[in-house]
Amino acid sequence: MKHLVTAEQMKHFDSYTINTIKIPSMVLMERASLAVRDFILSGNFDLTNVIVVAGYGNNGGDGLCVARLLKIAGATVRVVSVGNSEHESTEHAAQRKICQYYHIDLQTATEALADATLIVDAIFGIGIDRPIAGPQEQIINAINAVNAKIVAVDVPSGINTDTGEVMNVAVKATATVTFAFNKVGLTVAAGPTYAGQVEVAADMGTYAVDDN
Ligand SMILES: NC(=O)C1=CN([C@@H]2O[C@H](COP(=O)(O)OP(=O)(O)OC[C@H]3O[C@@H](n4cnc5c(N)ncnc54)[C@H](O)[C@@H]3O)[C@@H](O)[C@H]2O)[C@@H](O)CC1
Ligand SMILES: [K+]
Repeated sequence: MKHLVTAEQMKHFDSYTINTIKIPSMVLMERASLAVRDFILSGNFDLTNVIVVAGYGNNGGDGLCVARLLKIAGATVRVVSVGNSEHESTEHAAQRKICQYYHIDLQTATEALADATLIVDAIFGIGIDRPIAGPQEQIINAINAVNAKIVAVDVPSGINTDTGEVMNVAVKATATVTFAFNKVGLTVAAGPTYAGQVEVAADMGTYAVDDN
């Protein structure tokens, strides 16, 4: 299926899958993260020092899940958290607790970025709704300054899901693994340049296009 969707349409599909089909949100998150893991493990990436940069929403929750899956696969993984922890999503909180079990620390210091061999960008996904400023702006500039490959989770953080515009700053990814359907914003304006190679993880098995 070759649908291009907006953020609103994707949220609708997620909501339909979770609330009507009754597939739990954490199951969707695990499947999305497995797709990112598989893309990374099958690609030409150096896994000796992976840094996952994660926000506190569900894109960040995906990031924590990817961190766990890569660690289980044998990679050395650290997580750098950015944003306001008071706005943590339910799924992020669950992933954070799972990370504790797997001895994956969530740090806020950004120095680790300098030595990264691969950066996984999980700051913002389709939930971005305003220009980026403050700590997220700083860390995105720091990510773009590192000489490492970058895999973006769902959407490069800072790219508008609908228009492809840069919301002040954006992560310039080597590749983007986007979930269920490609996003309009990855195909227009600055989107393609910032997304790099776009991998649509379409075979999620959990999404459905309803008739609404
Ligand atoms: N169950 C689900 O809903 C699923 C969600 N998934 C992931 O979840 C992502 C969407 O998650 P969320 O809706 O939590 O949103 P995000 O994680 O993209 O963003 C988190 C929150 O940040 C805030 N925000 C937006 N722009 C900001 C800015 N410029 N500065 C500071 N804060 C800002 C918003 O309140 C937003 O909800 C998807 O892109 C995908 O990666 C996947 O795990 C698949 C399943
Ligand atoms: K992202």
